[in-house]
Amino acid sequence: KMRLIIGIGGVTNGGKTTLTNRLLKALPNSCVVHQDDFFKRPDQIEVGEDGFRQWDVISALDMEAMTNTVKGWQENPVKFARSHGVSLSPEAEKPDSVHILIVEGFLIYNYKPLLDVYDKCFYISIPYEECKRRRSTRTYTVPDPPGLFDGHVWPMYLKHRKEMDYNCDRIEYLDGMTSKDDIYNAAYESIQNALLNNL
Ligand SMILES: Nc1ncnc2c1ncn2[C@@H]1O[C@H](COP(=O)(O)OP(=O)(O)O)[C@@H](O)[C@H]1O
Ligand SMILES: O=C(O)c1ccc[n+]([C@@H]2O[C@H](COP(=O)([O-])O)[C@@H](O)[C@H]2O)c1
Repeated sequence: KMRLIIGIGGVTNGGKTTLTNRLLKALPNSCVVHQDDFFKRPDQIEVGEDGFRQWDVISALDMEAMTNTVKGWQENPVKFARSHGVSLSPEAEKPDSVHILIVEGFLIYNYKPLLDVYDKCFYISIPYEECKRRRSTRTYTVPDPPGLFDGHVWPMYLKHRKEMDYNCDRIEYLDGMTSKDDIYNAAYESIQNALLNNL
């Protein structure tokens, strides 16, 4: 079986989920792992010297559980799809069928054990002003307290982005300020090329 793991990383509200959902619709036998699903409970999140709960750090996430979920897909993508309610194409169980996993999240390139699993590494970024604007319209399971964006979210983004640029040299950057269609088309074309080169 041909298997492809696609990373969709990027800044908060950059458009990762939007792109991921479009790719899932377009790519047969594709499953997804959302990093957001691995946030620890609020009472397990450390409070920093700045008074903010430190959500935007790797230790706020159960990365072991996330890694095991990705491993589960690698071991048996058909079983993974079934247990996650993903309908498969009639060819899915043939030996030469293609299976795709999308791993989506804001810190997917800041955890060493996962870095090697990605066949493709996309990264969506948007500038500060737009990020702050989009974030202010969003409500998470725990709503942002006043000042969180400037006091925690953006500084942590800058720090992790530097770390990522240092640790990973295979990133394909997508401009989150372009249209949803443009972003999708750029990613889709790159994925098709990867599939062609592997088959
Ligand atoms: N290319 C785009 N142009 C304008 N707005 C976008 C674009 N992509 C996503 N958005 C909007 O930005 C917000 C965050 O998008 P989302 O996909 O949830 O981001 P993420 O998963 O990276 O946090 C949503 O309101 C979404 O509709
Ligand atoms: O999903 C949650 O439970 C949750 C709880 C608190 C905060 N978050 C925020 O989720 C952000 C990452 O998700 P996203 O979709 O914006 O990339 C990150 O910036 C966190 O501050 C998310």
